Amino acid sequence: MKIFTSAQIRELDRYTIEHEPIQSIDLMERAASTLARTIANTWDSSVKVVVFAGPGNNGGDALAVARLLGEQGYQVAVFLFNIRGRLSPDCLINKRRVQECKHIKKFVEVTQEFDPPQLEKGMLVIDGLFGSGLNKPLAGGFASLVKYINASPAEVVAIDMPSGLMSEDNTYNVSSNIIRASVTLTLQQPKLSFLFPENQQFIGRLRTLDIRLSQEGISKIDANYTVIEESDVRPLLKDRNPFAHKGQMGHALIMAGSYGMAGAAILATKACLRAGAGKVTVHTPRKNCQIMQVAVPEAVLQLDHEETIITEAVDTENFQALGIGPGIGQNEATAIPFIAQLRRATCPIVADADAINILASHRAWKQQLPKGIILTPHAKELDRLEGASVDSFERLTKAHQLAERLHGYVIVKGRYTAICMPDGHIRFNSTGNAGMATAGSGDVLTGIITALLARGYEPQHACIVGVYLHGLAGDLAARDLGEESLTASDIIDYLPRAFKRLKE
Ligand SMILES: NC(=O)C1=CN([C@@H]2O[C@H](COP(=O)(O)OP(=O)(O)OC[C@H]3O[C@@H](n4cnc5c(N)ncnc54)[C@H](OP(=O)(O)O)[C@@H]3O)[C@@H](O)[C@H]2O)[C@@H](O)CC1
Ligand SMILES: Nc1ncnc2c1ncn2[C@@H]1O[C@H](COP(=O)(O)OP(=O)(O)O)[C@@H](O)[C@H]1O
Ligand SMILES: [K+]
Repeated sequence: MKIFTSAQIRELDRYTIEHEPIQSIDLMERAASTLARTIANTWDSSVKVVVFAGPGNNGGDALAVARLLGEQGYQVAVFLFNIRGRLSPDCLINKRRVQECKHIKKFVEVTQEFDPPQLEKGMLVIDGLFGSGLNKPLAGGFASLVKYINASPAEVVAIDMPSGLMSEDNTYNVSSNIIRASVTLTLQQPKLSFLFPENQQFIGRLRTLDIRLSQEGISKIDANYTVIEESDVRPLLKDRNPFAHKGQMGHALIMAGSYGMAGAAILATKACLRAGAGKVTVHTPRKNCQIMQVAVPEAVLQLDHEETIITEAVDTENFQALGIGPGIGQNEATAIPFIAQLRRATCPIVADADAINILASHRAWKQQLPKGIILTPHAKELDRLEGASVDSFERLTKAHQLAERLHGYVIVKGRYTAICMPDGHIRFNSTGNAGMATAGSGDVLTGIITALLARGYEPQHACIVGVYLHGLAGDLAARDLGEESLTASDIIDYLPRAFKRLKE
């Protein structure tokens, strides 16, 4: 699914109007009737409704919703904010329609002074002040109104977007001047800012309503952001040749673990085997020998000559992929061979966890990374690598600039893991759950992506399939086990079911 910017939403709106064809006022009515139907399905007509409408088309939507609810017997009070004496054409038409509607008993057009209505518990506020047309943070009277609504005990339904929230960049926005909705009914497609953790407080429960914007327009507009769906992943999966032998299924090298962190190596290695690699060799410190042999008998061990940390770079000619970093620590005696290893590797590489931390503390080495490298930082690791960010948008911008600079892939892990491609595209994962917020989940992802690379997946496909499978395995595990008790090992245990589901 594509995620459009507000400029692209306007383009799609125009495309639909021109090609369906449909009058813009009728498109607004279509959106409003979907909105009103959804509201009526959740709140019956005993709820008192207060509608706050702005001067643009978001306000137009809200006015039309007010009229439609009024016609269905809801008691609706409407406040239209027309401070500059200028309404969008469709907002103006809907203002007249509300004025003519005998079911709306209270309509106030605010042009200067505003005497706010009492908002009580059990009331429903419909926030139609601003949507995707907001072009600067709210201030002045609108900011005061937002604070007034947020302080009230009434429930708030936001139309399209919580007013005050920008579709993309909220870096310089003021959070107290943004509506905190309990439900957001967004039109056609979620907006980019909805994917960021810090904005969940504004959005509440998200419902995406299909208002039938042109499918042709959607496919024609080239979006920089997309959400990965099952239908994107299925065609990427490779078959296993019935005559295959293990030598053809990819030989992966995992360099992981230090003494006390053998678990990271075990998780990455197990996940790598479960994700379909033909053979997995693990390079790990000597002291991890016994535990590795017991925990993952299928893996071949290549022991470092040091007891407790990795201190060697090795040949990779016999391997089709290298996964490096989980649990390796940041000892300087590991860091030096680590960078040598990256320079020396002849196969695709996934670098995770301490590998990223080492790069963060040796800034100059970032210039020496091989093209096509896949980095898998979580937010904090990215901040260490690229400097602190004030919010997720800034962090995402830095990640995508890094991917472009490295000609590589930067996977920023989180609720909606973002894969930043070297060509500037960003793909968000849709699978996964809060049960996966548990130690070791990231090591599992490293193992999975390494396996896919070893199997011969193109790096961008290994990233897409890897993050999707990882989240899907977590979702299937959570369905059976619940989120609370989920462990990283459960994600590995459910990988077979995730594969099966995608291959069915
Ligand atoms: N997707 C679709 O196809 C469909 C979309 N639809 C709906 O259209 C909505 C988008 O409508 P929109 O473009 O008219 O913008 P909207 O959010 O109402 O705001 C624009 C107004 O706000 C003003 N303004 C801006 N910032 C401000 C500020 N900080 N403080 C004060 N004022 C500020 C701005 O003034 P300006 O700065 O331009 O002078 C202008 O007057 C979208 O969210 C959805 O609900 C549906 O109708 C059907 C199909
Ligand atoms: N709330 C969540 N929703 C979806 N996925 C999550 C959530 N929390 C964590 N994950 C996933 O779990 C993994 C955690 O990785 P990471 O933070 O590196 O953990 P660790 O370092 O403990 O292995 C990532 O792939 C992330 O996307
Ligand atoms: K709104």
